[in-house]
Amino acid sequence: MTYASVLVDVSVRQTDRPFDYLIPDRWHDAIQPGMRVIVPFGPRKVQGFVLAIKETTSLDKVKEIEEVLDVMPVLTEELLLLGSHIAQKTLCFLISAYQAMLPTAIKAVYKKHVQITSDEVYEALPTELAQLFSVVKRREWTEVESLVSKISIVQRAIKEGLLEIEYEVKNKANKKTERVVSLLKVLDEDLKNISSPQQKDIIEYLRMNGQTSVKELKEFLQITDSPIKTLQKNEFISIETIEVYRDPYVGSDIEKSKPLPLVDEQRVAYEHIVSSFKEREHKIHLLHGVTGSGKTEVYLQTIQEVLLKGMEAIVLVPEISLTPQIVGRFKSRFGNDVAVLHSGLSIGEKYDEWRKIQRKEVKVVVGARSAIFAPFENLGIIIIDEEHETTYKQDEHPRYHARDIAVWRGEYHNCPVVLGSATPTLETFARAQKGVYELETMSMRVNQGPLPEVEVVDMREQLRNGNRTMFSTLLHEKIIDRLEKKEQIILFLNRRGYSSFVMCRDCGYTIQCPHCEVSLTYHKHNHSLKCHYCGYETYMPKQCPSCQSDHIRFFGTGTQKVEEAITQSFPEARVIRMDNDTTSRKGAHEKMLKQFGNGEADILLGTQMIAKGLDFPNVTLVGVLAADSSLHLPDFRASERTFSLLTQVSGRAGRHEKPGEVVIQTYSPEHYSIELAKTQDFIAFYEEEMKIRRSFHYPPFYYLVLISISHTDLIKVVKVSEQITGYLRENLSNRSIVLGPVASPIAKIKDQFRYQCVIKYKSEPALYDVLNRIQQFYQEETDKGKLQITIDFQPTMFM
Ligand SMILES: Nc1ncnc2c1ncn2[C@@H]1O[C@H](COP(=O)(O)OP(=O)(O)OP(=O)(O)O)[C@@H](O)[C@H]1O
Ligand SMILES: [Zn+2]
Ligand SMILES: [Zn+2]
Repeated sequence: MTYASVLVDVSVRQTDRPFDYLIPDRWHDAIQPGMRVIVPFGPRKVQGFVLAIKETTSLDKVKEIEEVLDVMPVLTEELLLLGSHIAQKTLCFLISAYQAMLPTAIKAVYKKHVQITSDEVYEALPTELAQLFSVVKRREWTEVESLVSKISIVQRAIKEGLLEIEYEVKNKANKKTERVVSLLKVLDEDLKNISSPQQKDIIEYLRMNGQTSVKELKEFLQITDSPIKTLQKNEFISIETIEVYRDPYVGSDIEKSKPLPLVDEQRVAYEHIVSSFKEREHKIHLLHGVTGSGKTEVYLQTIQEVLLKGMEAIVLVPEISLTPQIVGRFKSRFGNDVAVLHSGLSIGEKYDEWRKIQRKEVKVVVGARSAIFAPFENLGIIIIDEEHETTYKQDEHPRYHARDIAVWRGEYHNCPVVLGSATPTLETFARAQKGVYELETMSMRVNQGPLPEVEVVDMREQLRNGNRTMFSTLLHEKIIDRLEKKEQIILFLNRRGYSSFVMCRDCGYTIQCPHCEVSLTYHKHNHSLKCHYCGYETYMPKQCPSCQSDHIRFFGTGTQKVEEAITQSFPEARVIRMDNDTTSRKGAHEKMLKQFGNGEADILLGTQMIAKGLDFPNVTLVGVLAADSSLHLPDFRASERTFSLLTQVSGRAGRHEKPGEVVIQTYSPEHYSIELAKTQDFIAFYEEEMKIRRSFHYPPFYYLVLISISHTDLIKVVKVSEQITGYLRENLSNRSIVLGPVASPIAKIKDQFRYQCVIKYKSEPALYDVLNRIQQFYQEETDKGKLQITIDFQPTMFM
């Protein structure tokens, strides 16, 4: 008898361990770790992952595996190991870790077919299979399963390449339009109040996959229209009809590109990385290169080496659908060896890409965060571009950081990891300075050109001089100049997080919520100020509370208003506006960038989404309209993010022959993150910021853990938070600092009160033990779902 230990797909702590099941005779030898099965669990039948095969069990009564979902494992041995590492390090359920590694589509049950790969292999098939496929070349899996004597025979034939499995993924590409569902803001707390499991499934699904067509939702979740309608009525989702685009890269013939002769700094970095690869050393290289220094070319050529040795590469880029230019560069170098994984693809398309990796049809994957789980088995390099991006951290269960996963996998495969950025995180740069990471510096632009000239304009002064428009005199002049010369302009509106906040134009004072320490948002219709997070509301003051000036205005103008202002000031300019509104359609980004690249517009106006990765030769002027708005975030990383953002945007100018200029407009010109952005001097910024981090005990000097507690009963929340902090203080070493409990910045959301505490530590051997005990202590209550305790290691947000 053989048994399989199966991890069932039920997310409560009690079941988060494997249970033994009997393997039916026919599946003997065929079931392997990493396959999914259906097993009876209590009164239900649930999905589960096979973790191990064993000859004995300590149980008296063992139930039998009911159904096997995969013919070949979907999780490799490595990924199975990695899953338990993630569960341990982020304190999540093991099952959630495994689920995070797989494309959603795989959870749907597809019809599978088995077919012979070609007529030539026919001779090589074992008799039993030869008979089965002699006339019919392609059969349904269920049929094959019932006809063969042993499943392992089929498996072997698949491994030898004689047979192949084909999944029937329906293709919806021919349709012209479809109705799509988008998730509006739904908080964990809202989920608690939704009792219908179908509605919960829908939300969960949209969270994982982004915008999805109604049809796909219904198909994959096996639901009717009714739960979708209810969610729409309650404003948790929105439904709209959109045009359907296929994979934007299909059909658009991409020209093949050749490796460029590297410049000196590129060559040095390249040689270091390639040598770690050849020596099979797990080194972490920080490629610190100014914007336009040719980091991407270094990635491309190191990957080339890896491919020559028959090995594989993972490249992570932030929010890939936003930088089609980058994808294009990989596709044109490596052609069909590249799979692309990003949120802009439909569920079916994502699945197709994932299958290419699984079947070893591609050698390179370029993708967003979750591409770090690409099931390659022969990895030669992992590259994380723009390593400072916060989107590499998943802010939901399991709260992993792609950088940590990359390091783990690099160690497993004995291969180098490359972190690239013009503005690395302080954590990363500090490690490089200490020699934990190898530092590769590229301080020069490839074109030998200087970094763009940056000028900072004090907007308070503009006002004093009577200029009330959005454009300073300097920026205005330069825009006119470029329009005359037929050169292009990028205008960047920094508005991370806030649509419109109120600020005094004389002294720079901003009005904040007394409870949350975030800027209040101006609401035009009733002339009020409101807190986004806690709902606090007040009147818009007539005078600045700080300096009594009348020039207190709502600020952070939307892109639409800027567009109007451009039309007024520069009537002849052709403008492309890129923001969440204009780019929500699939394929819209690509289209707009292409138009701009073709010179069909003079000005590209946009938000964060145009800050990165763009490379247009004719852009010689970049204007930043509200440089300070990201400084007002309640986060110790606000300065770092502002500096990094300004550096990235500035880097879009003058990347080729023509020199570039940047104008930064701000109300806080004296702030060091803005002052240093002028020279794009990362090292100076790093040193300045490190002083602050040191004196306030922030990373990289300390590690952080954020524990959030929520419940509908305030007294309960306070009590549990106090218990937890008390327990932490008693059981952690006295070198660790425990802050709180305090109400979270978002103190209460939809009747759920929220409290939080923070642990700052340098080295704390007891940490995991203590946190585990806390989780176990409240397990019964948290399993019921009323009390929520989330533990976030190295958090990127403190809301
Ligand atoms: N060795 C080289 N010779 C000639 N041109 C090069 C070379 N390396 C890169 N380039 C070109 O220089 C430009 C900038 O390079 P690239 O985009 O790789 O820089 P980057 O450091 O990744 O930029 P950023 O971080 O600002 O997006 C690109 O147009 C690229 O094709
Ligand atoms: Zn508030
Ligand atoms: Zn004032």
